[in-house]
Amino acid sequence: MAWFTESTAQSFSLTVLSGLETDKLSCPRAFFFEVFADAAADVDAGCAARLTPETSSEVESELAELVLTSPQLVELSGVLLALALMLAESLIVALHVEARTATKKIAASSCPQCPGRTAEVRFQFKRRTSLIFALGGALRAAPGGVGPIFGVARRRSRASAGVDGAALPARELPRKAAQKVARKVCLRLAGLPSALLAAAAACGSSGDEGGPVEAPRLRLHPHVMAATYRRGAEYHCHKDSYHGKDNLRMLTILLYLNRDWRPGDDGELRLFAQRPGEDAADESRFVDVAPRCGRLVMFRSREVWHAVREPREERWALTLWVMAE
Ligand SMILES: O=C(O)CCC(=O)C(=O)O
Ligand SMILES: [Fe+2]
Repeated sequence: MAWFTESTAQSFSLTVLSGLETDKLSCPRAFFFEVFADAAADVDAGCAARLTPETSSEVESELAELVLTSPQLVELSGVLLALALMLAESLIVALHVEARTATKKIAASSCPQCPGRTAEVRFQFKRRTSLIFALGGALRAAPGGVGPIFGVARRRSRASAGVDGAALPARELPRKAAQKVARKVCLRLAGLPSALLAAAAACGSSGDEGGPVEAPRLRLHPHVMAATYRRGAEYHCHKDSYHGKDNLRMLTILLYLNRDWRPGDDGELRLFAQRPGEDAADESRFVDVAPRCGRLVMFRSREVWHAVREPREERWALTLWVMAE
């Protein structure tokens, strides 16, 4: 957890690249957000929004400080920024550390701060397999959602790339550790639904920022997925949703947690160009996004072909999907 504390700033800039442009590829549907101050160095800012999160608790008040400067950001900012703010707090990393130190354990506990809500953590590490665990429930934008629910699935190994993860059986986690995590999670996420509504309202009234928020019927996927890939694991070229027919994912939001990532560690997210006039990737044209700690990437789930390159070291990412009809 120490490393995260270091990179948490009271005030940090959120850098937004309005589209991803390289000599290889122009991908106007993908955006980078550098959530942590120390991760912003190599990003060429297209435009920037300044965030000054208070140490005070309320996600709402943090969002009130936000200045939005990009129409693209406005379109989807409520969900995204709430997520970024949450992730800039220690809870997710606490979870991360918890997961790393636990072995074949699972936790189920109720959160004392959120009566009636239950958190459940399922966890298992396996060599050459990656882990997904998820938190959700409180992330549901609908009021009265249930508490966080954690689930786990086996991640694709190279051999089985392309096969969806299968759920693993539940086990027991140490109760104390789980309670600690659950409390933090519940506290931070409890304010999210109203924060999203406030952000959406603020976006809609901001006048010259691109008009009303698009896709007003956005829904948050009830889980944030945390996935780790290790050597031997990769994810082949795919889209997260095919025309919204297989699932309702509309926007993919990724946040990477790999503080020590260096060029050569591989494990990049690879975003492909699309073949003109075809619903297919041009695998010879791509741009690689390093999974650096604090880097938040978002793209349209139904439009962007992408893959995960095999990493040399353990690689962690969080994913939130925004759904739409
Ligand atoms: O972790 C990443 O960079 C992307 C993962 C991904 O594409 C997926 O889970 O669908
Ligand atoms: Fe994906």
